[in-house]
Amino acid sequence: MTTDPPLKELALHDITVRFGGLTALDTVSLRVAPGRIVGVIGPNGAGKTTLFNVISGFVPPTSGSLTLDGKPWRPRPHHLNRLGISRTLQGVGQFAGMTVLENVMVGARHRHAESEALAALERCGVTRFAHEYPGALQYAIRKRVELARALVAKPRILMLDEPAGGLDADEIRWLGTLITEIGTTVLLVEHHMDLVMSVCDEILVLDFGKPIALGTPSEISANPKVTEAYLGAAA
Ligand SMILES: Nc1ncnc2c1ncn2[C@@H]1O[C@H](COP(=O)(O)OP(=O)(O)OP(=O)(O)O)[C@@H](O)[C@H]1O
Repeated sequence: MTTDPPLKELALHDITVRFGGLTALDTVSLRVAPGRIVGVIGPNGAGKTTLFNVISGFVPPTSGSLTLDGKPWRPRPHHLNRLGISRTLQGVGQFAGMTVLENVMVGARHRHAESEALAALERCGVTRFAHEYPGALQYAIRKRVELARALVAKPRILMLDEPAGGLDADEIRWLGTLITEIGTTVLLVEHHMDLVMSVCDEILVLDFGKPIALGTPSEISANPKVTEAYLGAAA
């Protein structure tokens, strides 16, 4: 059992990330309140993954700061699980030599977490694959296993990096239901607009690293700056 205190707030304050001459994030601020589903969208190269990498501790900000529950916070990848933060990766990054169940147990916060792993597999509707190896499974099943791996630790914050990528309409519908029913704080980077618009409470839009809009799905879809950013990218 995890006994995390409930999340109060995750906040980014004026985060800038530069890679040499390229500004991947440009003074981005965001407050994530408990239980909210917050989407991060933007055209290719807008900085969405970099934002996730900052929160995960893989990329240190060039300037700006983060706070977790009101306290200054310097994220480190190997501390995330302990703090109740889980992240799925784009695509599926499972260990080929381990069964599905063993892969999900890797995400747990303590040893002997088989019953929790089975519960996470059940939640994701893939219990019947528990003793198979990921390489033998369809992509959509492996995506569900990746979700189970992130859920097994009962995270306070679940970071989903393009969870709908490569999935068909039925799978995306299932995913949308899971995200809204899971009852935890979710950060969602996603290109699939229908999913983003249907599940998110609020959405941050990035364009060339700059935050160009933050609002509810209806505010975002009515914002001309957002349309312009996407049309500009498509042109
Ligand atoms: N480690 C790095 N070194 C140099 N440049 C990087 C690095 N990581 C990202 N970038 C650059 O930073 C910018 C933002 O990249 P990022 O991957 O965060 O965008 P994204 O919005 O996630 O894009 P996509 O939707 O294509 O995944 C891009 O121009 C990218 O090439």
